[in-house]
Amino acid sequence: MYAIKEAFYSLQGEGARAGRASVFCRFTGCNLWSGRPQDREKSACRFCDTDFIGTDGQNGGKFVTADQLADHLDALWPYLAASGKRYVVFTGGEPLLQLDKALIEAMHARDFEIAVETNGTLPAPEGIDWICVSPKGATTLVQTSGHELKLVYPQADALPERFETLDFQHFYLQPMDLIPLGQQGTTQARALTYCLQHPQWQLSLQMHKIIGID
Ligand SMILES: C[S@@+](CC[C@H](N)C(=O)[O-])C[C@H]1O[C@@H](n2cnc3c(N)ncnc32)[C@H](O)[C@@H]1O
Ligand SMILES: Nc1nc2[nH]cc(C(=O)O)c2c(=O)[nH]1
Ligand code: SF4
Ligand SMILES: [Mg+2]
Repeated sequence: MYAIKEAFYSLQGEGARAGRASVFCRFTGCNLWSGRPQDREKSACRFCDTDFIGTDGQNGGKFVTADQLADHLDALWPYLAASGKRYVVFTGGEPLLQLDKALIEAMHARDFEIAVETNGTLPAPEGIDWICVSPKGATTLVQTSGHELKLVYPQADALPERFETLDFQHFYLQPMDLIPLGQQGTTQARALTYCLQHPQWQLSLQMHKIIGID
């Protein structure tokens, strides 16, 4: 059984694949925060910008088998978008609590390339085509390799230096949004400064928020 908060077709807004047409599948639930506001300050991850509770979002629901969920996601790829490789981004919540071999095979069978957005505290199953790890605070990183490492910045307990020698092709800093409200300008300026001084790191702005899409 898979629990899905929402699923939608949009452009990837973050990181190395920003701008790419993608079906997003947002799994319900996370291992670093309950999703309830009253639990935020005592959680391992305290700055989440996402509602991942329940299955009540657009195209959300519970799916008994991998094939049922894969058919549901397949139907979100527009019929007319014939050219280019189809692409699904599994996110959440924490997708590695639910993404398994059966679902990976079901999406590959439907000719999708598969990406995941993970906090890196759980091992990724075999077969994912693009792994984006986004480390959180003092948590222990289990998934120490992948395609991009995208660090929300700044985090006092997760400095970029801790991650710069890990086995990734791309290193991104993404300015922290929302917390505390109204200080996004500050986090953008700090991330920009860090990237200018440490060219291994590139800036990732959340493009979907700037242009107002999902
Ligand atoms: C909502 S998370 C879901 C996937 C997974 N749980 C994770 O944390 O990577 C998706 C992406 O948004 C980033 N993110 C979450 N809250 C953010 C915030 N307030 N500002 C900027 N990026 C944020 C995460 O670091 C992650 O890269
Ligand atoms: N457009 C768009 N791009 C995204 N990249 C990562 C997202 C996420 O929430 O994981 C996300 C999202 O929610 N929307
Ligand atoms: S790990 Fe990801 S989904 Fe979980 S609370 Fe943090 S940002 Fe949100
Ligand atoms: Mg998001």
